[in-house]
Amino acid sequence: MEPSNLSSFLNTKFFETDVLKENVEKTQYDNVKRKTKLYLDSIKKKFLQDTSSSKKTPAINKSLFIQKNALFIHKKSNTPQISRNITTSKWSNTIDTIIFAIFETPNTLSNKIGSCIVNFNTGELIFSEMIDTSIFIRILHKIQVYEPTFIVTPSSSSSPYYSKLITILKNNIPECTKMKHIPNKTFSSEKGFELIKEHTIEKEKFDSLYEEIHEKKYALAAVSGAMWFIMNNFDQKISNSTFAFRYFRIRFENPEDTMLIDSQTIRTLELVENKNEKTGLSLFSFLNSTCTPMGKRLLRNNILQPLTHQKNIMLRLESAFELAKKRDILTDTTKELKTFEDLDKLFSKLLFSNKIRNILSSETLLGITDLVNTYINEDCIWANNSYELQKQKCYAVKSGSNGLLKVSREVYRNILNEILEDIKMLSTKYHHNIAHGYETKRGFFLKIKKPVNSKIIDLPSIFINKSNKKSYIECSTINLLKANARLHEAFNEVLLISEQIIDDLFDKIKNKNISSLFMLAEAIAMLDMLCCFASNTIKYKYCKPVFADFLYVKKSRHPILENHISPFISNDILSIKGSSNFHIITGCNASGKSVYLKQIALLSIMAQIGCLIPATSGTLPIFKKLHARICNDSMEINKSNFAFEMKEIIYYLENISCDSLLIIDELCRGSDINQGLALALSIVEYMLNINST
Ligand SMILES: Nc1ncnc2c1ncn2[C@@H]1O[C@H](COP(=O)(O)OP(=O)(O)OP(=O)(O)O)[C@@H](O)[C@H]1O
Repeated sequence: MEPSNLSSFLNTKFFETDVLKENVEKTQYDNVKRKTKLYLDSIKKKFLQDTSSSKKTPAINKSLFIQKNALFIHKKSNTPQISRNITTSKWSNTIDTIIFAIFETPNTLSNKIGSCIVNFNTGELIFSEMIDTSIFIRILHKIQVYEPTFIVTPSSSSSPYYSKLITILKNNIPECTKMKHIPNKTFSSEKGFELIKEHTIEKEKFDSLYEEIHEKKYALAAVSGAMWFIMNNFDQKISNSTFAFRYFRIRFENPEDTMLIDSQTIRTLELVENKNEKTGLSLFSFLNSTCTPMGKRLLRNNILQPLTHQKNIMLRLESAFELAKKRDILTDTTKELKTFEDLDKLFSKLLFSNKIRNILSSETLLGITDLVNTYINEDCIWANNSYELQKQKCYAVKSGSNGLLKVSREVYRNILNEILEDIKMLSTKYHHNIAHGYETKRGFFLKIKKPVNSKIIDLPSIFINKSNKKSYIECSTINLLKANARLHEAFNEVLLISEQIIDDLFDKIKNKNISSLFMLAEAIAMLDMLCCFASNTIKYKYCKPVFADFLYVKKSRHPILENHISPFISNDILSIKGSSNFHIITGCNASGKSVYLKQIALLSIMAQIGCLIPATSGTLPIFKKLHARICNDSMEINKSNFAFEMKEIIYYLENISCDSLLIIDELCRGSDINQGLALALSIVEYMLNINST
């Protein structure tokens, strides 16, 4: 779990409570109960024994998020989005696990699939139902978007032999994703329905959700499979944490609501990852100027699944456009998003979205803010340096009437002063320039500067544990080691008491309507993404597109390359259904054909995520599917063979519809010129009949 991630933070304490008692059979319940007891016992034991401060930090990390008027938001840069590590902490009771349950009936002809993603990072449960393509492109796309740690399928998919879906999955998922097959009977739509009803955090919205989901038997079956897997997971590390969850942010994802981009296209267009260099630019890394992990995640998910509802896209576009026009608001908003010190001030300035404003002024949130302010010191901030961080952790919680906390802090302060005095004394006594450093594990250590032009320095025997660095020697003394141990103990004592106070705070917050906190997290993520779009608009001079049933973009540029090539030549793009929805682009080598093709796809994605586009004006259709086969690497031509290309084309032809955008670079290039031309013509004819773009 990333501590800076608001969503992760919120779910940790609030979701834990009793297990899914009513909905599991007796044996399962006993099993879970036994594990809970074991876990709590181990926590208690560890709690008393553990003197390692590094293991105790998460609690106070959380407390540090709770800043004056900032609720629980906290900044941390470059947070990896989805960590695959399985980590537990006694405070979080959660892990970075993403479970992806898939329900299929392999013996039937239809490729109907139900899926359920349970994301313990964010407390989300997202389920969906779809008719997939013959090579299960939709499900692979979902796997790419959510990057699960476990894929759970019914045993009938793997026995007596692997179904087509499982075979495709096995060849396409990363090694770190584990596949698990669980009994068929655990995939029950009735059970899935009950589980959703029980575990939704937004009970009041269940009736409206009912209409949408009650007939989605495959999706509901996947929900029940996922929950069964969570409750019956015998991997101690995982079960320790996950079963403690009780509520989720439940969402039914309709595949129709997002554009389908196949995984090959995601790679080809370098949407989230650069093909050549891991750290190279992708559309995501180029556009990303978000300040929060929630905003960053939202942006990535949106690039992989752009919207298809015009109204929603327009709302975003208008908001980003409005923000870009009101630069002072944008600057202030971004500044606030970065520091998270005064959310009230921040959101009172936002006039463009009533919804966000309503969420943020909700009385529940104000109540929670008051609570937080009662417990947490207002000037407590995050620190990157470990010594500063320890100090912040030490003084994060308001001591109030807790005499014990005051005393422990006094002890801590005294030892700290003693250490600093001691170092000063050593400096004077031994006539050396002695500075000090601090590391969480080591505590304080000495840094003795080497004389200029000398690599050797003769130190008295009082200095131990010497380690030679470039310009100084790191060492310690027996006294310092002892003082470090005492300081460590005193610090742990402060933490222990602070944690109890924070527990109390959590209990009080738990009684409030916590779904508001999730709405807050989502609102901030959206705000962050819109600010990111607005800053890009200003920085790169983007324009707001409109939507119609034809494509006409004036002076369009490639969003990334225009910043690397000077001068970049802009191009107009025109495509009208029935007359010019099919284009053949020819030109000499290196004339920019591939770049132009990519540009069309990238602009469509940008427009459909609500981001303004690099052009002077733009009208675009809303595409529901995007397939691109771009060859921008000469090596690729040699590697690929005709059969492979044809397989891809067959897939495209099977899947395109009138609202698809299809981009093919060098069609039939692997074949002889006459045969290639004949094939290309028939492919083109087929596409024209379908009326795709
Ligand atoms: N609109 C543009 N303005 C300026 N430079 C461009 C533009 N488009 C492409 N280029 C430059 O031209 C180079 C070649 O572009 P691209 O690979 O798209 O050409 P191509 O026509 O597809 O080539 P080939 O026929 O060899 O596949 C790019 O690397 C880029 O540096």
